[in-house]
Amino acid sequence: MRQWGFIITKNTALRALTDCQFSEYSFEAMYRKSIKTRGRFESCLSLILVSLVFGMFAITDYHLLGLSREYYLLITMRTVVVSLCLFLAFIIGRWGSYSRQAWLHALPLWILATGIILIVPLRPDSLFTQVTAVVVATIAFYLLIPTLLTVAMFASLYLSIGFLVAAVLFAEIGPVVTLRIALLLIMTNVVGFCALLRLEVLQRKQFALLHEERNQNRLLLKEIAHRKSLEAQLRMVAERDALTGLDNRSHFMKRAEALLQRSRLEKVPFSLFMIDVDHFKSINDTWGHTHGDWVLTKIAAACAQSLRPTDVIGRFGGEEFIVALPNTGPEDAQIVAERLKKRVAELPLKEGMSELCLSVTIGIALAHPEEADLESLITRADQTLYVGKRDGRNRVVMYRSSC
Ligand SMILES: Nc1nc2c(ncn2[C@@H]2O[C@H](COP(=O)(O)OP(=O)(O)OP(=O)(O)O)[C@@H](O)[C@H]2O)c(=O)[nH]1
Repeated sequence: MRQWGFIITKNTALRALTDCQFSEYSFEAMYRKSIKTRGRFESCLSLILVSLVFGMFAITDYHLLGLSREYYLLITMRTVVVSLCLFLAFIIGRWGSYSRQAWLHALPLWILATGIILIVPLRPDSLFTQVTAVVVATIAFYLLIPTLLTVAMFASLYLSIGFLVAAVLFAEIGPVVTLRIALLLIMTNVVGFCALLRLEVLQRKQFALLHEERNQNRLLLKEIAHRKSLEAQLRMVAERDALTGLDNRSHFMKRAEALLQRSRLEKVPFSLFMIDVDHFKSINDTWGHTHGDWVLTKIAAACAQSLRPTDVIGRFGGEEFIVALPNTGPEDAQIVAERLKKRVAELPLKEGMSELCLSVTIGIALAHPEEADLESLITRADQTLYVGKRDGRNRVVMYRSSC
């Protein structure tokens, strides 16, 4: 097989074109599918056009032959050819696709070629007009009617050879004239073949490049999605506590700071809890660190679920949690803290931990009306927590200046 091979790009489109088609069948099928609708429409339209032109030549038949037997034969032949071509144009327009029905695209060309050849015995005197018609028809086969290169080539060769044979047999031309017509038809076929070959190669090259570009875009989108997910993971690592999934200390500080400033501007109350698990060391010592970790995650989840979406909770360190509650005055803060304490006490525990009485101590500090310093608020909540621990643990303590 002859190779019209060339390399387009390095990746997917790196395919050789064999006989002006992609050597990979699936890629060729994809290309043909992409031009299916346009190909059908153009084939249908050009076949209608070519058949009508072929039919119109009945006028010259009349001028040349009058109402003779040959004229009626020609009219009949033209009618048959035009009808068949129009019928096939309709079929191609509805169902014709290059990929599966190449023969369907070849058929009208062979019918037209037969029609043109049959004119010679019926109108041998007008041979030179017919030579021009054969040249034009050959070019039309290659360039006007969209079809595969091989289909156009075989139909054109059939037309040229058939016409030449008919001319020798019925127009009784001499060897010199035969040679001149043969050379003219060879030239026409070569020009038509090369032009269609170039067109097909260019179209496939364009398709391959487009395909490659689409692939690159798809890869790019995949890469963007991958990077976004990496970014989200990085953000997670930077902002979250690995054990409990709550905000880590530094991220909590950022968010709480913003909430405090906003509460100050809006002149609404702002509360802060410091929550510490009681006797956590003995939990670790009795059941081990794995159980201790499990208890911490359960407490974290229970606290997070008991808060409003506007509240912010973080792990402050070790077995200590911190909560910022915007728009929360002393009474509400007390209620929320008591609720948290109760939920922790009611947490279902692992098998073998039944004797554990889980409890937390919560220290509450309220921001002063103009307070902008989160650190001093945390210090006050911490001092209050210490008072709660000192007074026996498992309690909620509100900051008083006497603490
Ligand atoms: N399992 C586990 N233990 C932790 C973690 N972080 C800190 N701890 C332990 O928590 C314990 C805290 O002990 P302490 O500070 O003495 O406090 P406590 O035992 O809870 O006593 P009180 O707070 O006074 O009630 C220490 O033994 C730490 O090692 C953690 O992420 N996982």
